[in-house]
Amino acid sequence: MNSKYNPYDNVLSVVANAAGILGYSKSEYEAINYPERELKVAVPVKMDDGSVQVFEGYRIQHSTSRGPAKGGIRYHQNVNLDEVKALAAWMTFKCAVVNIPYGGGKGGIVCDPTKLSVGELRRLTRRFTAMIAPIIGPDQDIPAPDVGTNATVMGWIMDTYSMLKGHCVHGVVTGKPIELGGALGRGEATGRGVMLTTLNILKAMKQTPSDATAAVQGMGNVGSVSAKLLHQQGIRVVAVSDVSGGLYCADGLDIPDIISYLSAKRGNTLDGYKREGIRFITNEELLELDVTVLVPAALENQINETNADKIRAKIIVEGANGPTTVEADEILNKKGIVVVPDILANAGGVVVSYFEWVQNIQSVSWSEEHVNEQLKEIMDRAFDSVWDISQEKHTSLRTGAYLIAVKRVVDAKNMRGIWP
Ligand SMILES: NC(=O)C1=CN([C@@H]2O[C@H](COP(=O)(O)OP(=O)(O)OC[C@H]3O[C@@H](n4cnc5c(N)ncnc54)[C@H](O)[C@@H]3O)[C@@H](O)[C@H]2O)C=CC1
Ligand SMILES: O=C(O)CCC(=O)C(=O)O
Repeated sequence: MNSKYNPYDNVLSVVANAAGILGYSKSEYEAINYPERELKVAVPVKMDDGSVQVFEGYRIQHSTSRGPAKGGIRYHQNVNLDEVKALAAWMTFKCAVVNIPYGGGKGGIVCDPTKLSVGELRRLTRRFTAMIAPIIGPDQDIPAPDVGTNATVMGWIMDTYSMLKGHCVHGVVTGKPIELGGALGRGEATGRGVMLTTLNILKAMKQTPSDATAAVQGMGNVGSVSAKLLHQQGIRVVAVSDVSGGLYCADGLDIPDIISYLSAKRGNTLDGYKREGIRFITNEELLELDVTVLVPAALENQINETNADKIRAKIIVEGANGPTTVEADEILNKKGIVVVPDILANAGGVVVSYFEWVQNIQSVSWSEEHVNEQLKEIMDRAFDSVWDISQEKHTSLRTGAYLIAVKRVVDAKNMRGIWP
């Protein structure tokens, strides 16, 4: 994270803007400016060399007004309280905009998972799970993967929680391995949602996928699947990047080949990929390419007041959470660049997590085809509602999404009578 920007201030500013348009007085929405519960833990781990290292971890529940808290767990060296608070709040508004019965939560551990052995990661995850166990559970708060975590980590969480309870609790976490009750389709769900959203925005703007080009920042879970599925839809993906830098080819990159390279390479990074006609570019250059669609799918604050003016994409589909700062958003709006906000564009992951939880608590299993059909239905409906309100109120898509989400969260809070 770029430490110059506080992502939680970003959340507060966007919420205040939507609440103002909705005509709420400060006291009517004040409560949603504060996370309901913040848990900070110090996690001691026996390292492979016999020493003990203590890691700082968080689980934050921003809101449970519309249902249990829901959201991922991040392992990254830059994790901090304000980042996790922002990520938790974005989950609240994301679940509200796609209208699934959850509030929002998020967790994180300050660590660099690429520098830990599998054994260290497993011990860290198990101890962290035990320390947050009092506040998680299928009816309370359901974690899932985020940056630096994956299905294997979710499996360890499920096992640790189940051992503490004395019975198998599949529904405590989503994004698990299929063998442990994971949903078919969850692994690709966020990228699939990004692809569906991209098709929706192109259609709304009367553009054809085969005439469109795309650049994707981040080649992890979200970025790589987004790139793969956009490529499959006939969109020319001209650039991709990750923490090691980027690749560019004006004629379009061979995305399946890049993904095979990444999965075979130790550390899963793009550096060292050499093919004819491909040029290496920096992450900064990627963001400033003249493409139809830019998909930032790495970390927060990538598009900020220092580079917003140089962005040449016509459309930004936010695969990452919080990739655009408030200042940059204003600049992009003035330039006429259409931004499909994170809480809508990357909601595919949590939607399929919801399907996983539903299957777990009912002990049923759905086919991947059914999962993908239901996902499309929810993503299309959410897109249409955001598009329509933005057209009606003459706002950006981000403001439109927050008008829907903030109203749903505030209404739920009021109906429950949490405040007078
Ligand atoms: N995994 C999920 O289901 C969901 C993830 N997200 C969001 O999507 C974003 C990416 O998450 P994942 O793909 O899960 O993480 P990941 O850990 O699988 O991948 C992260 C990617 O970003 C790259 N990266 C890291 N720092 C970078 C930098 N400074 N510049 C360029 N690339 C950089 C990494 O090399 C890697 O390719 C995050 O903002 C996350 O919160 C949002 C919804 C769901
Ligand atoms: O699948 C989930 O529950 C949440 C995924 C997530 O952390 C996110 O959407 O940012």
